[in-house]
Amino acid sequence: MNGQYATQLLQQFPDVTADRLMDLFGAVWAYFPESMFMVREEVEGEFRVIALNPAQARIFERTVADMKGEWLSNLLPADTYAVIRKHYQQCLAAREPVRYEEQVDYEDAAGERQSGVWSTLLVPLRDQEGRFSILFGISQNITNLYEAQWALERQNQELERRVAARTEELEATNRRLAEAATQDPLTLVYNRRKLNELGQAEFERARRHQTALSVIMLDVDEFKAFNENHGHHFGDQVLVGLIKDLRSVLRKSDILARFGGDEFVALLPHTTETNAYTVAEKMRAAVEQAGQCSISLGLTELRVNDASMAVALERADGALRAAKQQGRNCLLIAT
Ligand SMILES: Nc1nc2c(ncn2[C@@H]2O[C@H](COP(=O)(O)OP(=O)(O)OP(=O)(O)O)[C@@H](O)[C@H]2O)c(=O)[nH]1
Repeated sequence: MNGQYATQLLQQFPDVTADRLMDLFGAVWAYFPESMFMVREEVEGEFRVIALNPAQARIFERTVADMKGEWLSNLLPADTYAVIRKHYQQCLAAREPVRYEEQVDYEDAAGERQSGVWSTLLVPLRDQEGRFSILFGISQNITNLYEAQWALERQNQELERRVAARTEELEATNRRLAEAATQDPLTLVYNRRKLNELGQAEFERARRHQTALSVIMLDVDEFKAFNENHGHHFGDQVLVGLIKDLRSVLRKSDILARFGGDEFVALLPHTTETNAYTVAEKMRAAVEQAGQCSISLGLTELRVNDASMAVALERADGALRAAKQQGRNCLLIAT
């Protein structure tokens, strides 16, 4: 015992004799439920067990007598011993108590490798020669604490994974809902509601920046006959094919929408009537070339006096009707 600690202990218990205190320490040593031990560094870096309490022996499923005097390297697997030894040497070098938590593996009586997490307090003590070579240690098994923490972490990770998956699902649903709210389900072009919204925005942009904006309205010629002669499904496929042909002509920045039935609208930002005419004619020719159906088209450019997009749309619709009257499969510019 280091005199310094004994003096402190006696001061704590002024009415108790040194003898009784030794008794008290003996009782603690024998009954304390956590491991207590003393080891000595006998060869540089090699520690021998010089004392251990019954709680420590129980962990190894051996007796105190059996373990006393044993080299630590014989009690612990090499990798565990390497870690523990480092703490021991650091404590002796520092000459002051240290605490650490470490996963410790050991072999039980049956030679089975066991594992646990231990919180250890080491106190360095001087030997007879006054050299710090002895360590007194108390180790508490905190494996359950760690396992609870690991379980909690695993639970949290699982929870986070589920939340992420659910969020992804919700986002996908939201995307589908947003698309459904703006898209025509058959042709996948914008629906009329979205056309109104985008049309208004383009109208305002064209006004503010005084740029051209053209409107093309088109309708499949005698579409009713497709349904009547080949069925509704065939009619649907004609519309899907038509959109493919129209898209092949339009730019990405152009807006294509279903106005209703077999009637579609293309808004061409930054495009004059003359240029839009070329585009519309290409649309008509592409559809004709595909050979499934033909289309009639009405075209107009946004005018200074147009109070809203609806006015331009109505004018394009008038031109479309006139194109129908002229015999279909043709294109007219609104007057
Ligand atoms: N298959 C199919 N038919 C549709 C759809 N929407 C509207 N129709 C049909 O399209 C036809 C539109 O006919 P109209 O535009 O009035 O006339 P049309 O036969 O095209 O003749 P014109 O326009 O005068 O050349 C109607 O018979 C509608 O029932 C659809 O989504 N799928």
